[in-house]
Amino acid sequence: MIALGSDHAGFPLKEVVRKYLEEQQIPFKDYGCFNTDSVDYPDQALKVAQAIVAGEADRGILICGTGIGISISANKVPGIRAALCGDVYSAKYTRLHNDANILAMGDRVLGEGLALEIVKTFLETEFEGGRHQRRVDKIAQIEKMYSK
Ligand SMILES: O=C(CO)[C@H](O)[C@H](O)[C@H](O)COP(=O)(O)O
Repeated sequence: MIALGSDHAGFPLKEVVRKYLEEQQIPFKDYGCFNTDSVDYPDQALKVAQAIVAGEADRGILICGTGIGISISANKVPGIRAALCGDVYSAKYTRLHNDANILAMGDRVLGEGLALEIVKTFLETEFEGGRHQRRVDKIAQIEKMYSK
């Protein structure tokens, strides 16, 4: 299950991604927003991040204008590894090496064709594990150092 979310700036690209997931018959839940009325990206990031840490979704896709604010916000939730990707290579390697569980993208940065290639790559690539698991575990240790 994919959790999908955006703010107002990311809404147009989210619609493109939503149609792609429907066409590919990839199960997803859309956490909004549902139009271009202004909303705050941390609220949208939190909905998708919570769905993942609660086990309701395996991975998430978050879109704002740049992808920056929404990825920063999602990464504040323990257990979330949100990767802002603007190219296919990064989308591939953030799955292979970082086991990223959220793909963040910028609607105002990417064209639709590239964005869908990034989505496809992110969803089709599995984590390599091995030495990368040790490093991902260290990310979780850092989270623990700063949690109450
Ligand atoms: O890119 C973003 C945050 O990093 C947001 O999507 C907004 O586009 C950005 O903050 C601008 O907000 P505005 O209200 O659309 O001017």
